[in-house]
Amino acid sequence: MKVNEIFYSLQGEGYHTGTPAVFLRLSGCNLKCDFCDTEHQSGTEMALGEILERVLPYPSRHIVITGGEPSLQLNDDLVEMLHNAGFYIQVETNGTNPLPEDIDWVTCSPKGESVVRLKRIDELKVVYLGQDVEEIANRYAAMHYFLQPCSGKNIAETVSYILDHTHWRLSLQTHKIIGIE
Ligand SMILES: C[S@@+](CC[C@H](N)C(=O)[O-])C[C@H]1O[C@@H](n2cnc3c(N)ncnc32)[C@H](O)[C@@H]1O
Ligand SMILES: Nc1nc2[nH]cc(C(=O)O)c2c(=O)[nH]1
Ligand code: SF4
Ligand SMILES: [Mg+2]
Repeated sequence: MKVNEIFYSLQGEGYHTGTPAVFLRLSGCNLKCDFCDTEHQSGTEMALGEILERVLPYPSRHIVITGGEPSLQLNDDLVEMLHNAGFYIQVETNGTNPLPEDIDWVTCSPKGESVVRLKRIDELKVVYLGQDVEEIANRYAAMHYFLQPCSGKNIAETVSYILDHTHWRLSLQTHKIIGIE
C-alpha cells in the first residue's frame, strides 16, 4: 500500500470534529480538484504490518483513512486488521469507488460531475463553491449534511447559505484555524 503520511491529530472536519484520531493518508487520487489542499502523490510502499506498527502507539482508536483517494487502495485486509486492533474506522472519500462494506463511518465529499458509487453515506461534506448543493443533497441520501468553506475563504457566504437552508450544518477546517496538522 502506498502511504503518503501517518500522523496523530484532532479530526478537524465534519461530524467527528474534535475527536483525537490517527490519520492514515494513502497516496494518489483519480481526480484533480483545482482547490485540493493536499499534496498526496508522494508516498512510501508499506506492508499492512508496518502500518499497524505505526498506528498502534497512538492513544486513540479512531482512525481516519484519507488521501488522496483512499478507495483506490483500501481493501478488506486493511479494514479487518484495523478492526481486530480495536479501531473505529472513518473514511474520507470522493465517493467515486465502492468501499469495503464494514467501514464504521463514511464521509463522502462529492466532486463536480463525478458520480458517487457508495451504498451508504454517514455524512455528506460538500466543499462550498456557490454551486447548486440542493441538487447534490437530493441525489445522495446521508445521515448528516455539511457545507465546508473552501480554504476558509468564503466563510461568510457559507454561513449565510446555511442560515437560509437549515438542513445543512457548517464544517470548518478547525485544524487549520488552530494551527495543527
Ligand atoms: C484532501 S481530501 C481527501 C479525501 C477525498 N479525496 C475527498 O476529496 O473527499 C479531504 C477532505 O478535504 C476536502 N478539501 C480538499 N480541499 C479543500 C479545500 N481547499 N478547502 C476545504 N476543503 C477541502 C475534501 O473535499 C475532503 O472532504
Ligand atoms: N486535522 C485534520 N483533520 C482532517 N479531516 C480530514 C482531513 C483530510 O485531509 O482528509 C484532515 C486533515 O488533514 N487534518
Ligand atoms: S478528490 Fe480529494 S484528494 Fe483528490 S484532488 Fe479532489 S480533494 Fe484532492
Ligand atoms: Mg486535510
